Amino acid sequence: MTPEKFDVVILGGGNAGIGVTGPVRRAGMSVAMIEADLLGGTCPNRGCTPKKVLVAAGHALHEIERASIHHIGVCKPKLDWAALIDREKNMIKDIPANLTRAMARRHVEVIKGHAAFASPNAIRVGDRELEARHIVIATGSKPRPLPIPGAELMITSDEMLSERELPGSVIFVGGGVIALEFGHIYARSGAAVTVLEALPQLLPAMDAEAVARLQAESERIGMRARTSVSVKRIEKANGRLRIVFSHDGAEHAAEADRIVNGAGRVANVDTLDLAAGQVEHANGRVAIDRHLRSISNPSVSVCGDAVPTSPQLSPIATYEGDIVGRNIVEGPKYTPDYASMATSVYTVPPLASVGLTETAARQTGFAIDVHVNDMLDWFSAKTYAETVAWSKVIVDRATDRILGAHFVGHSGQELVNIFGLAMRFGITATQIRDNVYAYPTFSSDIKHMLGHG
Ligand SMILES: Cc1cc2nc3c(=O)[nH]c(=O)nc-3n(C[C@H](O)[C@H](O)[C@H](O)COP(=O)(O)OP(=O)(O)OC[C@H]3O[C@@H](n4cnc5c(N)ncnc54)[C@H](O)[C@@H]3O)c2cc1C
Ligand SMILES: NC(=O)c1ccc[n+]([C@@H]2O[C@H](COP(=O)([O-])OP(=O)(O)OC[C@H]3O[C@@H](n4cnc5c(N)ncnc54)[C@H](O)[C@@H]3O)[C@@H](O)[C@H]2O)c1
Repeated sequence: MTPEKFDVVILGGGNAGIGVTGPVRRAGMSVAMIEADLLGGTCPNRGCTPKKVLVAAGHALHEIERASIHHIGVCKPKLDWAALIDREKNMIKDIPANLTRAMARRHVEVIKGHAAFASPNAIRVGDRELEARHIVIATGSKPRPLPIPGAELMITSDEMLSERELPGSVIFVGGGVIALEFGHIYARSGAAVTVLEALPQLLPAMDAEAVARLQAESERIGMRARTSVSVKRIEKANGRLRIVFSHDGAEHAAEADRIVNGAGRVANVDTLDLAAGQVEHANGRVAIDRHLRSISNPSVSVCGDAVPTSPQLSPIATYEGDIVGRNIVEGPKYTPDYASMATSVYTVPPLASVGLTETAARQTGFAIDVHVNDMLDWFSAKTYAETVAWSKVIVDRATDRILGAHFVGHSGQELVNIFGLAMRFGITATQIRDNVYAYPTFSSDIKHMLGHG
């Protein structure tokens, strides 16, 4: 077999892989992208975008729940789950074809198939071998395999986004982002939802006080959460599923129609034959330097969810892809900086966050001012009859810089971007407070969030 030659071969056509193509194509390099499944990867096909369609329905149910406060009489809402799933699928159906056209316009050769290393500078896909000066691993992540009996009985977010029947009851193993987001959708749609988390806190990476607010709201809509559990096994039980776990020193069992693996996602690199590529790795984690290059084979770079050390978020995948692309063109100059990356957990209402939690800020030894506000009595929250409206802004006393901002409700998923912008470009807390905001908006409350009466 005569190898075909490219400047860059990218494994995976998700946010990260597509992010690489911009800089390298602008530099005139020849590029092949190998994709085993749908172009676009997880975010548009099995993640953010379809999930948000379901979240939007949850939001509508939340508004209907409070209609009477606005003196609007409504009947009990009736959700047609199958039609909602059809709406979600319809929204995303054209994305892979649109991206195929976009890649063709960019002169990226997209090859369908499963890629694996043939040698340190060559990739095998089907009966083709591609030789490249630069190889990029952008193969994303997959649900963490759980070493418990009956783990194969669990479903994942893929099935939750596809099954046209609303389950009567759902148990999530893991109390992270997927469990909270889908748990809210299911609970608001009428399913009984239980979340079993191994650590003492749901959403362990998030600010503890923010999580407590969200947990209270989750319980208000009927969700049950248990933390510090150890799941032992899952088994079939009379057409349903039973999960056995220990909690508070005792063994418990619970039954549900569906049990979901919400225990995190791991880099999807185990079928790449990394050894053939001389790419050093351990426990599914590729060893990389600060420029996202393999330590043992610097002609190989990694970006997106396949990076074992950075948050698994779609904008971060695109950002890392762009950094890898620019490093390929200009040499190893760029390193990622995640400090001001905003994120939201799309519960209804959402938990939004950027920067350090209060605990992390205190651990770093900064002298900090922490502005915490329960805003339920504020005019904007009362106008919209919010059920939770809470903020925490952490400011470095020495520099007046924002170190972190956390919100539950109150359009936090939008406000968090203002704080991310401030952190990234060095806008101080005083400057954000002194800005003139359109009124009445949730943003105009920022002044008061920062202690300006
Ligand atoms: C249910 C869910 C909801 C999410 N919601 C959000 C959200 O709201 N906001 C947010 O920021 N993030 C969200 N995420 C995370 C986000 O989707 C990911 O961080 C992002 O898609 C990662 O992009 P990527 O390019 O690294 O990987 P992917 O998008 O997974 O792309 C990797 C691609 O590589 C392909 N591939 C894998 N192995 C091979 C191989 N050997 N050969 C060829 N191709 C291969 C795969 O088919 C895939 O298309 C969500 C994730 C999930 C699962
Ligand atoms: N809105 C968003 O941005 C969004 C939405 C969905 C998913 N995602 C991304 O997808 C990734 C995967 O989501 P996720 O919710 O699966 O992961 P996660 O990392 O958010 O949460 C996993 C949780 O499972 C717990 N856990 C692990 N093993 C367990 C076990 N054996 N028993 C009980 N609990 C266990 C962990 O302690 C953790 O709290 C996340 O990293 C996230 O970045 C992002």
